[in-house]
Amino acid sequence: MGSIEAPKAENGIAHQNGGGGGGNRNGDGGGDPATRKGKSAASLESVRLPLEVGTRVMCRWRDQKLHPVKVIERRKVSSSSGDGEYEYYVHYTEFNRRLDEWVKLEQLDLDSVENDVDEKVDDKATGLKMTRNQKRKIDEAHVEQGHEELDPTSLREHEEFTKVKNIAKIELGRYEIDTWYFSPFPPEYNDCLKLYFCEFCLNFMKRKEQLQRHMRKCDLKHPPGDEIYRNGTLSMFEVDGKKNKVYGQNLCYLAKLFLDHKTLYYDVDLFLFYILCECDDRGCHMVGYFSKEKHSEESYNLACILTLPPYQRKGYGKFLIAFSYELSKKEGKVGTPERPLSDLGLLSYRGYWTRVLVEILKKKHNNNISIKDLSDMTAIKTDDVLNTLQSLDLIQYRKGVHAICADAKVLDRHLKAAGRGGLEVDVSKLIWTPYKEQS
Ligand SMILES: CC(=O)SCCNC(=O)CCNC(=O)[C@H](O)C(C)(C)COP(=O)(O)OP(=O)(O)OC[C@H]1O[C@@H](n2cnc3c(N)ncnc32)[C@H](O)[C@@H]1OP(=O)(O)O
Repeated sequence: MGSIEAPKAENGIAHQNGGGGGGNRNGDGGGDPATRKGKSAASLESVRLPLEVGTRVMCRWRDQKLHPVKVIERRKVSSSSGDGEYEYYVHYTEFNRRLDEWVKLEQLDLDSVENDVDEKVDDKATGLKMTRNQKRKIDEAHVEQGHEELDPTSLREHEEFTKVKNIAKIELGRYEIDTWYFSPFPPEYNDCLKLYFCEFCLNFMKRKEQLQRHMRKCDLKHPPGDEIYRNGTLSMFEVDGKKNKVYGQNLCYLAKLFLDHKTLYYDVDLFLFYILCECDDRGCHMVGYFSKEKHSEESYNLACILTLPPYQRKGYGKFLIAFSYELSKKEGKVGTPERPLSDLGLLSYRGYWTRVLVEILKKKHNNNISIKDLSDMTAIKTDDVLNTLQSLDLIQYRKGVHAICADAKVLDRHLKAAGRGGLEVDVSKLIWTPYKEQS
């Protein structure tokens, strides 16, 4: 079962510009194979085929509407006529990179191939006149969230190196999952469209028969670590990257398929991995995880977080976030997630922070509580407390100090907007002591 979310204008993940169309669907590949009259009669331009990398054009997406794309890569495919036809790897400029895909020529509206003319246009948001290219850069920067903390050079390098997804699908347990991003698997795996993972030890293989043979021999029925939490059918395992190096590395390869701007750490020794599982009589099946540095100078209490796509939007992400703060409370520290946050990471954290903080404020009717108090009670770093309350407009700056001010109705409104609470962490079921280096 594949799983990928559709863009939604209202949630900040992706925006549709309302255009949705423009020009006729006119990409049947007929006519002169090398050039094609595709522009409006007025422009009398011809479109050269194959399209160049970098071309901007409208593309028919799975919602059957046309959306603007940029051609990132092209490849020859064999066709019935024997002519080399091309497929194009496109980036939908209004959507996150996880929706990049290979498309056929007929999905592209050749009438919409753009000229290089950089005419002046009005930007409705700012009221400024700017060139089309300038406006596009601004629009794309707004849509591509999670990039803010990368400088332009790093961002370009990152995008060049990871521009085309190498593995299209994986099989893991009972799911077949469409991948989202490039992951730097060893080169010998780069020519396989699908990889087969053992859901327990996370070894990956190129062929189904290899996996079947492996499953007959693999002794593991849960992640290779200590079970530190069990509540009904939900379990959390702590895996030390130093003691289980191969598992840690396999997990990083797997996770990178769904995480864009995260460095893949080969040095897994420095990390603990917290694996969330749903358990039944066949074993403990991984649902998601987060990693955590054993020692963090920046008070990070979480490095990477992932809920596998078939399990997303069921409250597991908020469970993992809440769990990371429960560990921080046991350590007697405050924590914050490593940056940059992805678009979905940011949404999940914002929802969690809002819910936790507003619920406390609702109980403290006299509002006599400081940012520091809130941070101490929740283990949420003061910067994150302050930013969250500021974004909710609950902070006033008076005589050099921040004061929290909110009435019950406003708090109720924020709580409602923060979404569902997620699965509860029952702290009484957590059996854990903070990591200590063994000499
Ligand atoms: C520090 C870092 O690692 S940043 C990177 C974060 N990780 C990633 O981006 C990897 C890919 N994404 C994921 O694994 C997941 O989307 C996670 C971990 C971010 C969230 O996991 P989930 O299990 O889906 O979270 P959960 O069900 O608790 O929902 C979290 C909230 O985030 C928001 N959200 C999550 N996914 C979506 C989505 N596709 N569309 C809109 N809102 C969404 C919602 O507000 C949701 O709450 P709601 O369902 O009550 O409305």
